[in-house]
Amino acid sequence: MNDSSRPSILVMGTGSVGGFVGGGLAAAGADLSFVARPRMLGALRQHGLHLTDLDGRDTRLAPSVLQLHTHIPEGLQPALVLLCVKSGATAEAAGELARMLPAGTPVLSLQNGIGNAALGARVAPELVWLPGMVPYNIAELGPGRLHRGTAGQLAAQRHLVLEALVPTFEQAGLPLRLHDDLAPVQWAKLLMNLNNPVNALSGLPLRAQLLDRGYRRVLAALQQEALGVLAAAGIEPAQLGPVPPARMPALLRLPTAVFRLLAARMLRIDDKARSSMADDVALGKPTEIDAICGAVVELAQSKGGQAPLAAGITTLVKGLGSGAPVQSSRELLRALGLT
Ligand SMILES: NC(=O)C1=CN([C@@H]2O[C@H](COP(=O)(O)OP(=O)(O)OC[C@H]3O[C@@H](n4cnc5c(N)ncnc54)[C@H](OP(=O)(O)O)[C@@H]3O)[C@@H](O)[C@H]2O)C=CC1
Ligand SMILES: CC(C)(CO)C(=O)C(=O)O
Repeated sequence: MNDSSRPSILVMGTGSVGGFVGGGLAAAGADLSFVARPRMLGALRQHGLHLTDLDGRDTRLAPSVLQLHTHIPEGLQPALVLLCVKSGATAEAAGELARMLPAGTPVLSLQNGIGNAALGARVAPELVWLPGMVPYNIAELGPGRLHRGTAGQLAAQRHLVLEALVPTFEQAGLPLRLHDDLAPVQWAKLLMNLNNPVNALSGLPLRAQLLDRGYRRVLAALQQEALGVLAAAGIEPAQLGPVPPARMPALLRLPTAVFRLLAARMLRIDDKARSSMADDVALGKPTEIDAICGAVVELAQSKGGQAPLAAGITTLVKGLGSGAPVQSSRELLRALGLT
């Protein structure tokens, strides 16, 4: 850290998460450097950042106050890196971080999936890799215009550097909770992310998709399967919201009128919000299906079992790239053998 009153933080991969979390920290006075690809760089250079959320945040950062880079600047010594690329870009980003940053620099992975920090550590063992978890949805509503559309609290593996930065995150309106072992939290988030492929296949915004009982039945079945796999592996997922993970499938299967009443907090989602996987499909980018459903299949296989639903929906999502049509909930239930 160059100046303890102004912690220096590098965002590696400035998209929805990097822009929102990094922008919030910059607005709270931290010294942020953003490494971004041309599409986002162009948007930020022209429009700066405009961050809003469902609790009334309205933060604007002019282009002139943003330190924007195409690559990690020579000689940078950040106190912390926020790794915010999609899972498929982790290895390449880790290589770039290792080439440019001093050994021992902490890197907090704010990515979905279970294995990104471990993958980073394999590629760049000289850096300190910390898993993190972003519970909420961040949508890009326009150039430089990012909106948090759901609630929750950031989480990360405990580390001295993060302990020192907790007040900065708090001041930025991005409360950060540290855990001695993040794995149960990551698995709980992965159970939520099993909705990403359902949402991508539905072609609907998250709220509308969750209000369709058929899609909820698909999600319930995927979660039930994953809970069985976790139990076989001796992993107990953390409880992230008011409902324990083991009770979630039953809640999802309820008729919509009852679900609406009992899951009001879960349904507090901006009307336009979609999953990050739906965004990838819309932009023709590779999805994180292997990092999400693949992690369930892999864990099942490591225990001598199988996860046919996670494997089946993986195949369907991979088909989306080649122009396969969006599926109604009835079609999806049938395609996965759930009717
Ligand atoms: N969006 C959301 O609501 C949430 C996302 N997450 C997770 O957070 C992570 C990031 O997601 P999100 O912000 O949506 O992703 P985005 O695609 O919006 O942002 C990632 C950005 O990183 C860029 N990038 C990739 N490699 C590099 C590199 N080597 N150097 C610089 N930039 C690079 C990408 O460019 P390009 O596209 O050109 O490769 C892209 O602009 C994912 O793991 C996601 O699952 C977690 C919770 C919520
Ligand atoms: C917040 C959530 C669960 C749903 O949007 C997500 O992680 C994603 O979109 O990848």
